[in-house]
Amino acid sequence: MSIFSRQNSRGSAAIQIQGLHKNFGEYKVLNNLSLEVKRGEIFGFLGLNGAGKTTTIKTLLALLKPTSGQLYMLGEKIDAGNYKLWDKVGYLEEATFYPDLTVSENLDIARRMQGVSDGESVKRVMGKLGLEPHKKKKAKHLSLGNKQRLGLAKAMIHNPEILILDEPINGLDPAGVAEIRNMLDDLAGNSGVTIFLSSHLLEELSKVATRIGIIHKGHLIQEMEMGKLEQSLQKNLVLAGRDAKALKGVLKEHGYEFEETKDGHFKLTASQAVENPERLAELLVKANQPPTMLRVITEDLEGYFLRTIGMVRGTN
Ligand SMILES: Nc1ncnc2c1ncn2[C@@H]1O[C@H](COP(=O)(O)OP(=O)(O)OP(=O)(O)O)[C@@H](O)[C@H]1O
Repeated sequence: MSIFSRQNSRGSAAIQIQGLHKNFGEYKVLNNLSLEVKRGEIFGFLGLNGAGKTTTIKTLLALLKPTSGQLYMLGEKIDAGNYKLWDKVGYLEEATFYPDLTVSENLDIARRMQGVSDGESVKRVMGKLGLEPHKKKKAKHLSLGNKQRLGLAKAMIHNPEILILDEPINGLDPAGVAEIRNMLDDLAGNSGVTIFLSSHLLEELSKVATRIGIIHKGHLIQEMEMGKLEQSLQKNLVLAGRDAKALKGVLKEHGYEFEETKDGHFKLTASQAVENPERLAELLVKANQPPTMLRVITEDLEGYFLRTIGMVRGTN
């Protein structure tokens, strides 16, 4: 399919999962999982270790048979006998390679295994991933980031329409993450490639994905456009004073609900407090209880993720 026709089909579904269940014996790993990814989207699949991300991906790739449910990629039903899809899908699980062969030798093997006759594809993919300067290096001598790039290059050697990446940014430094982001943006934005990537870190996914889906205990519990994430983060007003008992009295008197934190601070979540911290400060000063500390704190992304799945940081 040409790039032009790929872009024309943007907006239609590239991946559809409907009511997917997967049991391993008695153990239910996927529980009525449904999701849809549009063509040209960069979809971040977020979940704790063991949430069921890899099982979902392997079922999508027909490497595992679903217990029940339907899966489609590019409108075609996934089943064990459908090998046609392999031409259109690239998959990176772990960056594996022949350690004693060079970067270009590794890619040439990947090219032949995918049945790509165009020898230029190795050069093209090396250029795209910044591997050109390392082409003569043995794979075992690459840095972690470049090993990851080599894995991605292998997954992309046949110019797939869908790229499925299981934890692709694990272990990359911020510059490496930024590079991968630019590359994925380019692939999705300019070539209409659909990207499905998994991670257990929202912070990392937020840097690359255009939409996220949160999987917990085998169930999709939330989907969100990345642009809406910021406004979903919870804000708290945290304050402290010299006389905790008196301060508490002032808060109660004026109808502010609060929680006392372990370190003796007061945490207020109501918008009345969070959006007008100056009013509360004024009130405390007037009551002769000036705060020694008063701050509005926005939860971080991992805090948001843990709250969404009903967990508190540091617990299991
Ligand atoms: N072949 C199998 N037989 C039995 N249990 C399995 C099998 N494969 C996976 N599991 C279990 O299913 C659960 C989900 O595993 P999965 O690998 O899909 O999680 P994940 O979200 O990808 O986690 P991680 O981030 O650790 O890779 C885990 O508890 C795992 O132990």
